[in-house]
Amino acid sequence: MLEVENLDLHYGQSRILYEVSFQAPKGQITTLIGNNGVGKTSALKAIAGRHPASAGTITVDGTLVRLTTAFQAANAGISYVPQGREVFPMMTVEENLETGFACLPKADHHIPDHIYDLFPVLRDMKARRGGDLSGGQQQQLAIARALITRPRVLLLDEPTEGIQPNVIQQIGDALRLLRTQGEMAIVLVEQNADFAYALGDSFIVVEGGRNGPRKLKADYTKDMLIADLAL
Ligand SMILES: Nc1ncnc2c1ncn2[C@@H]1O[C@H](COP(=O)(O)OP(=O)(O)OP(=O)(O)O)[C@@H](O)[C@H]1O
Repeated sequence: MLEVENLDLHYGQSRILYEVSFQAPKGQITTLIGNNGVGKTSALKAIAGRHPASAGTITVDGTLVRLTTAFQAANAGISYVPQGREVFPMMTVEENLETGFACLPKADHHIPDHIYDLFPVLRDMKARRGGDLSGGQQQQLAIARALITRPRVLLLDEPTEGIQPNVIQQIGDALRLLRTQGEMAIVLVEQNADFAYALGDSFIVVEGGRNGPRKLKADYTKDMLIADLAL
């Protein structure tokens, strides 16, 4: 379970987040939605240790985590799949995956089969440079790389952006499988209404740097989601 409480964030003098609070239970996909620029990516960055929060607390499975670097977040069990993927273009697929080893004990410095089973195309393209993969393949690589550290919290920022429909389907299937396995809380930021609604178990609307209440799927229609995406 990820618990975020009263998160504030600034870029210089500009305040972006105002007491953002939400919970993301293990074995569920918690979806943050809202219009461009409302602060969804900033919230993920703070949770991922990519940008310091100005105030607030982040708790993973009951343990308060202090985050000022991405390495600390990874050690606290938080993995982040950034918008734009950030695959290392000159490194092979295998080398990209191996970058996740930094926070694992030496005995675990191997790529588990289940990672390649989740995204078989990566097994076939192990030796290919990251920069030579298609956008969809890069997105699968970015998710696979985030899973190498065996996270308890997986943060995904717009994983379907610019991706063709058949790969979106594969990414959706992979996330459903991870949800079923129940070992991590998944937080999804998504502008694709179909994908967000199909995958989300609960929805948190972010508006002007503030978040509203958590809405369960049973109380939330796709039309409501489409309206909230525009807020
Ligand atoms: N590094 C930065 N320095 C200054 N301002 C920033 C920085 N990154 C984002 N912002 C601003 O912070 C606000 C929130 O941006 P953020 O990317 O978190 O929103 P978002 O909801 O994820 O939007 P999008 O869907 O477009 O990614 C925006 O006004 C944006 O211009």
